[in-house]
Amino acid sequence: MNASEPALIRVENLVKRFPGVVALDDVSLEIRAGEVLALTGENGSGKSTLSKIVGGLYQPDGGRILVDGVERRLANPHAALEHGIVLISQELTLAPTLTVAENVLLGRLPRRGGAVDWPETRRRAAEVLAELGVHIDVERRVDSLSVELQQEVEIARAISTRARLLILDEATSSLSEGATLRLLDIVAGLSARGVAVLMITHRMPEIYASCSRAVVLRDGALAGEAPLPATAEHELVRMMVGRELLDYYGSRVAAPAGVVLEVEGLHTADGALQPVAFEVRAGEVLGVAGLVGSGKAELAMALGGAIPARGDVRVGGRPLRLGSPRRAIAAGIGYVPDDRRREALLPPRSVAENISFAWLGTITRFGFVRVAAERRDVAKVVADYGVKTSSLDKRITLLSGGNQQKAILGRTFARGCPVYVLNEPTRGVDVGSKSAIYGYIQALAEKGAAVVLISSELPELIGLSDRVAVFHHGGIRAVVSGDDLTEEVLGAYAVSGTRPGDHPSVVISTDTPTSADTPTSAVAGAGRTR
Ligand SMILES: Nc1ncnc2c1ncn2[C@@H]1O[C@H](COP(=O)(O)OP(=O)(O)OP(=O)(O)O)[C@@H](O)[C@H]1O
Repeated sequence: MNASEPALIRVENLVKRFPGVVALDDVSLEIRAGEVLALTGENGSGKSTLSKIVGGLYQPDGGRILVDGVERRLANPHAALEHGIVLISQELTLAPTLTVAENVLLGRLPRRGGAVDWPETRRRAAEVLAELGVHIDVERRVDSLSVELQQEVEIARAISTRARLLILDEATSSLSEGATLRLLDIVAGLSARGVAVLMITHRMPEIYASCSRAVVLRDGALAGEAPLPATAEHELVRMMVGRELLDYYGSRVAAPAGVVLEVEGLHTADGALQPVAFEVRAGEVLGVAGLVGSGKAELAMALGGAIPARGDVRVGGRPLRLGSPRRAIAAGIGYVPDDRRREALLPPRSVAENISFAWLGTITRFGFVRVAAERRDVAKVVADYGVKTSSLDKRITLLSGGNQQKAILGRTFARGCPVYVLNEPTRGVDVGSKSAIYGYIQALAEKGAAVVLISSELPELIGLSDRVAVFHHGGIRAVVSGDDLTEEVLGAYAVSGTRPGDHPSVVISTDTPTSADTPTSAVAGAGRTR
């Protein structure tokens, strides 16, 4: 496009204040037609706030927005849509009880003779989905679809409005690997058709795969702008974090001691998790890899007591009665779920209450919570784990997503448990905080905890784990350690359940489950120095 033409969207000197915090402080940037722009920066740096202003959800306290060079007031999402701006945030906005077709064309259903033209509705919806390469029955109710398909329906709806700017706020953070690749393909296709995409993400590979430029925010202000892929990753990271990130995964002298967590025949009745067996020693990190639907999420939930499960689990030699989060906590399992909004937060409560409720019982004395001690301990978690909040009394849902995650991790880590089960602990967390969290995990193991780390990020598993159990179709297919801990080996097992080549030190489970009664053995491999 002609560089002298006005940008599709230009924001000038945007300011947004919330009580106790300046979320945006004089931010200006522009987005051109067909451009895929990354908006990145630390947790709480103002990315979602900026996207909500451009999407018409928030009004700025200062500054202005120009569309095609003309100043516009985007009073609400509808006004933004009229200018071709669509925001897809992490909270999906579909009507769950309506069909896919109705959702795609919501508010714009084609009519004939006064009545809705259903055949035309279905035809048009199917056409838009096909454009995106998505093949689903348009007559299905949306609440019967996976989160991934729901998100694709939401994008189809955006496309069908002929969006000119699509804003994706951490859209890939809860998607499977396949769905992420599909979404990035969709983004490339949209860009080729002249649609601009603003991608908010913490994931470097996605930034480099899809974007031609990155804009970095820090503490609500513009920290820099970088052409891509020309800018090296470490430079971009320095722009985000304000310093060089060395020793990204941290280190620990591996000295695994006695077995702390024993698991045998653990499974769920629906077969999503088939009987698995493994042990984790004090001071050891057992990584768990696998695709979405491989059973790794069910393993985490079963150990955390979040779903009913059967089998033998022992913590420090004592049997754990499964199926209750309370009993899991009492047994000494520090569980961090991946779906923080649903499973880990008390949404209407404050940061302080959300942090301290995990400790009730440890700081309750003579039947009441010791308020001063609680405040002191909460403040320490907030400081130690870098939770950015203007007040301990702020409602937790008003914190940025990554800071909610840090609060949950901090409250769990501070409990000093013998066993930790961490499911996607760095999801939605910025690169600097990720590195800090890796340090905390190493420290937990060094202090003698047995850690089960479930993650979809292979580099993270490789960087932290002594061994990695790879799940496929509900069971453990291999336990990988030593020099075989590579993305290639882990990826091959995760995708096909089979070994990629001749890897002698890869231990393949000998008793792959054939029925619900056959445990998959995964007890193998020694720890190592990392
Ligand atoms: N509705 C709100 N009320 C009060 N404070 C808010 C509100 N929305 C955002 N904030 C605050 O504004 C700041 C910026 O938050 P924002 O969600 O924009 O960050 P972010 O860069 O998107 O972070 P993350 O990467 O964690 O998603 C944070 O300090 C946050 O607590």
